[in-house]
Amino acid sequence: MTGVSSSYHGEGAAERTPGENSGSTHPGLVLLYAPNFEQFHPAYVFTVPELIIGRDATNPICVPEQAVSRQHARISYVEGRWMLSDMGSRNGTMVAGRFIGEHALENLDEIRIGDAIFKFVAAGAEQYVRYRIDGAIFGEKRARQLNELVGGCQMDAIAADVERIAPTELSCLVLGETGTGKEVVARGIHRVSGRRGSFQAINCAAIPHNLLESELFGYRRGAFSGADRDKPGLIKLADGGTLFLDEIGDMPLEAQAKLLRVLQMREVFPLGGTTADKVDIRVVCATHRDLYTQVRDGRFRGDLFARLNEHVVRLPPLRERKEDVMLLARSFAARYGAPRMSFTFSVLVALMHYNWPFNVRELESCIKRGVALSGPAGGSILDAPHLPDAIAEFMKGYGVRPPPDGLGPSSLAPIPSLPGQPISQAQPSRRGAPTEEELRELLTRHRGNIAAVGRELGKERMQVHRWLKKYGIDLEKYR
Ligand SMILES: Nc1ncnc2c1ncn2[C@@H]1O[C@H](COP(=O)(O)OP(=O)(O)OP(=O)(O)O)[C@@H](O)[C@H]1O
Repeated sequence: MTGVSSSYHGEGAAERTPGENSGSTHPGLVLLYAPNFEQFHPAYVFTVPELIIGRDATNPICVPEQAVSRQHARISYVEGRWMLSDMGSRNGTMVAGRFIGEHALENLDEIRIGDAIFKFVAAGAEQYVRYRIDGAIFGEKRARQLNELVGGCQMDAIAADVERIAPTELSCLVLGETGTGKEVVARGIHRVSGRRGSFQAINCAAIPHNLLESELFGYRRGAFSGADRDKPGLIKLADGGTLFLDEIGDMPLEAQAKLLRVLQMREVFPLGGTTADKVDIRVVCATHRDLYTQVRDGRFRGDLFARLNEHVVRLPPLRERKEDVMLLARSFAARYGAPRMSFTFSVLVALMHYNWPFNVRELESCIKRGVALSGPAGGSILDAPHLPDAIAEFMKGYGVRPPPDGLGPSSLAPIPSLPGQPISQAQPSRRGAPTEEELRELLTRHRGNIAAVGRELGKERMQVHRWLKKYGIDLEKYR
C-alpha cells in the first residue's frame, strides 16, 4: 500500500482520508507540468495520512529526476491540516514560488519539487487521474462533440453537461470571469443543438442603452429620426437559432421587460411597430456579475432571471485549472500558425505560476504574441524574453531564497533549472559552447548541479562534463 492512488480504476479511493466526509472526494496532488510528464501519474490521490515525495521509486510520489533528493518532502495530515515539509532536500521545496521548510497546504497551492510542478487540491483529486496534461486520456474515452472547448477533466465535465442540454429548449446562463470561454460555450450550445437558424450575439454592456433596443428588437421605418427603412433586430435574425446575450447583467430594466415579453409570447415588436413577428429563439446569456444580488437590489428583474436561469454553466477561472495551460498553449500556437512550437522550461514555469487575471483570453494573446516574436527566425521556440511584461513582472522574486539572518535577498539562483529546456527533446540546442566565464557563473548559480546547468544551456549533462574538462574546472569547488 503506497498511500496514494493514481489509478483511474479507483482502487484505494474508497478509503477515508482523515477529515474527509465522503469516500469519493480525496485531497491530492495534480501534475501541472514536468519536462518528463509521461513518467508521472496525472494525479496522486491521498489515501493515508502521511506520504513521501522523492526520487526513490519506492516513494508514494516518485519524481524521477537527479535534482530531486531520494526523500525530498513529506506530506502529512496534522491536526486537521495537510502539511508539506521539506526533508532537508538538496534543492529545496517551493510553494507558490517561495522556498518553504514547512507549510500548511491550501487548496490550489502550487508546489515545485525539482522540475515537477503540482497543485494541491483539497478534494476531488480522483477526477484528474485519467487526464494527462498533453490531452491524452486513459481508460474509456468519451466521444466529445464540443471540441472547441480545449481542456482536461474540468472542461470535459462542462462539455458533457453542455452536450446534454444543448438539444433541449432550456435557456442557459453561462457564468465566469472575463475570458473564461463563455462565448465559446454559447457557440458550442448552438452548434450542438442542431437548430437550423443562425447564432446572433450582442454584448449588452458595449452598446449604448438607446441603441441596444433597436439592435435587439429592430425597428419600423419612421420609428425615430433616421429610421428610413425597416430593420430586423437580432431577435428576428436569430429566429430558429440562438441568441447570445453577453453581459446580460448590464441590460437596462426597460429592455429587460421587452425581452421577457419576447420569451413569454414568442413574438417580437420592432420599435415603432404595431404588429408583432413570431419568433422561435433559444437564449443563452452570460455575465460576470452576481445576478442574485442584482435582483435583490432591484437592478435585474426576478421574473426574467428565472426565465433565463433554467440551466447554469459555470466556467472556472484559468488559475483554478492550470493543468490545462500546456494544452491550451499548444492549441493556440497551432491556431496562430506554429503547430510545432515548443516552449522552454522557464516559459512553462512562468505560465504555471502566473495567475491569469484575464484568463484564457490572456493566455491566447500571450501565445499569439510569442508566435509572432519567436517565428521562423526564432526557431519557433517560445522563450522567456517573448513573454509579456505582466508575466515577467509576476515572476520577479520567484524562487528567491529567504535572506540568511536578515542580510538582504539571497543571490542564489531562483531554482536549479529555471531557464532553458524546450519540451521537445528533439529540439536542436539554442546555443553553442559557453565561455569559461559563463560556465563558471552558471555553476555558481546552480551550486554545481550539472543537470540544471545542462538544462539552462539546452545541452546533455555529458556535454557539460566535457566543457568542465576542457576548461579544467573542478566541480567540487562549486558544491
Ligand atoms: N476552453 C477554451 N478552449 C479554447 N479557447 C478558449 C477556451 N476558453 C476561452 N477560449 C478563447 O479565449 C478567448 C476568450 O473567450 P470568450 O470570448 O469565449 O470569453 P468570455 O468568457 O466570453 O469573455 P468576456 O466575458 O470578456 O466576454 C477566445 O478567443 C476563445 O477562443
